[in-house]
Amino acid sequence: MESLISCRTRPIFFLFFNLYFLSLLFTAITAIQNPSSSSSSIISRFQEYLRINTAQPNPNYYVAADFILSQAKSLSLESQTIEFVKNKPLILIKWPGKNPNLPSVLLNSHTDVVPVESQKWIHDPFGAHIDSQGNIYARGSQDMKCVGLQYLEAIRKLKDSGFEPTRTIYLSFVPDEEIGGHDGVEKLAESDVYKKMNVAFVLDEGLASPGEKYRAFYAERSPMWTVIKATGAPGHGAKLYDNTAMENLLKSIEIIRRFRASQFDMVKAGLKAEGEVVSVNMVFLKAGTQTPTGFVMNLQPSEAEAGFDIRVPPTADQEALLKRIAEEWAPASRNMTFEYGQFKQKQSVLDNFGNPALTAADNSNPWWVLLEEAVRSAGAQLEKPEIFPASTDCRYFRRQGLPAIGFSPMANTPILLHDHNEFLNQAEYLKGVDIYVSIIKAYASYDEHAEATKESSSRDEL
Ligand SMILES: CSCC[C@H](NC(C)=O)C(=O)O
Ligand SMILES: [Zn+2]
Ligand SMILES: [Zn+2]
Repeated sequence: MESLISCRTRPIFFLFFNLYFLSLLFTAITAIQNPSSSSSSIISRFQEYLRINTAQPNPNYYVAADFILSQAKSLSLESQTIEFVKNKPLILIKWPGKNPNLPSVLLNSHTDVVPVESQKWIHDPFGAHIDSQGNIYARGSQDMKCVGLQYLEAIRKLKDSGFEPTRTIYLSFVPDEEIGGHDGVEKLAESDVYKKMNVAFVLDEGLASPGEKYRAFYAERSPMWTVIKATGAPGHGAKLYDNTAMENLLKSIEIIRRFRASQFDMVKAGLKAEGEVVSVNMVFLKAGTQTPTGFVMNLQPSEAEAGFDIRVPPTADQEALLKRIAEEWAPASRNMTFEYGQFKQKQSVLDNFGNPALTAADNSNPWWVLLEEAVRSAGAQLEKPEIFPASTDCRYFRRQGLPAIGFSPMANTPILLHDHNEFLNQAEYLKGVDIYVSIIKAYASYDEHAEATKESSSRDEL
């Protein structure tokens, strides 16, 4: 010890040692006084939420609702359960601000998760197992039960510290995001309840970031789930002839693959970000004549179809894409037809058309500035804002003309939403809670009228 610490550095060493010791003591005292705020309790509650199987198509919504309501109760927050659609509860939680005239901020999260192939996971997808590295394995650990509960944990910490919001903060826990949000946020955003909430800004889900910085999303691509169908002449499996359904479909698939490659090449070359190109992925192929003993091998079928998950950035020429589908990907001249799943009508396909699909992510938007500052003051940083490559409930709020940002504080984390072995490290989860403490504090304290008065009086002084 003597040789490691010189006489000059010894006082500094002991100062740091004492400070470290005091901080440990403080943490221990806080945990004893309020055990519910300890890291292990925060992680246990996350595990509890993850263990509720809310996978589509049969989510245990009521079990999740009971859990969320119990959390709200433990925080003495006002809550209500709304069923815009029977058996699809939406939980609305309110943390009232001291100034009810100020518009509120809404923190949204969905309670459903996508289905799993359990046998392909290394841990039970609804077990919330924590491995030796602290990774918590569960469906929903990234998408997006983490965010929903982090909001609540951040409020717990703020309340424990005695903080009181100036502006009202709402939390919504909504059903059915993974299947389009029609019976969830879409109904909420059109409701009277929502109008009365007087929301000025929405935070919703983002994506994990493999790097150090968090990602934030100011817009998203529109889903255009398209099925193309080919018909053709049936015939003997040994015969070579033109205009079979399979041949017609394959020609389209080749054309679509070329288009896909042209878009992907721009991303690979670093010319465009993932959210700035049109993505097209074939997600199913259906053809052949089936009997109870299997497919018939010596018969060329008269019908064949393929499904594509297409995502269109708000900046893309959507009319041109629709024309391309009709004229090149599924032309009537090649006995092809097409249909849009998810969004049946043409107008809905273009749901970003004419709507404020992009939220300003610059100094013109105080909510963006507050987010950046809050993340920075919590010791972290944001990447350049991006277009979300998939879809979120944000689109329903943006459609109402509201600014909405997608943000899930998960840095140093592989992107595993909808993948096998989805996990989130517990240290990252805890860090995310502190990030929300900073964000919620900033949003709940922001008073644009007071800011304007401050500005005008400082101008007067000049
Ligand atoms: C179109 S509704 C489905 C929503 C889902 N959201 C995410 C984030 O995966 C998706 O983009 O597929
Ligand atoms: Zn999600
Ligand atoms: Zn999802």
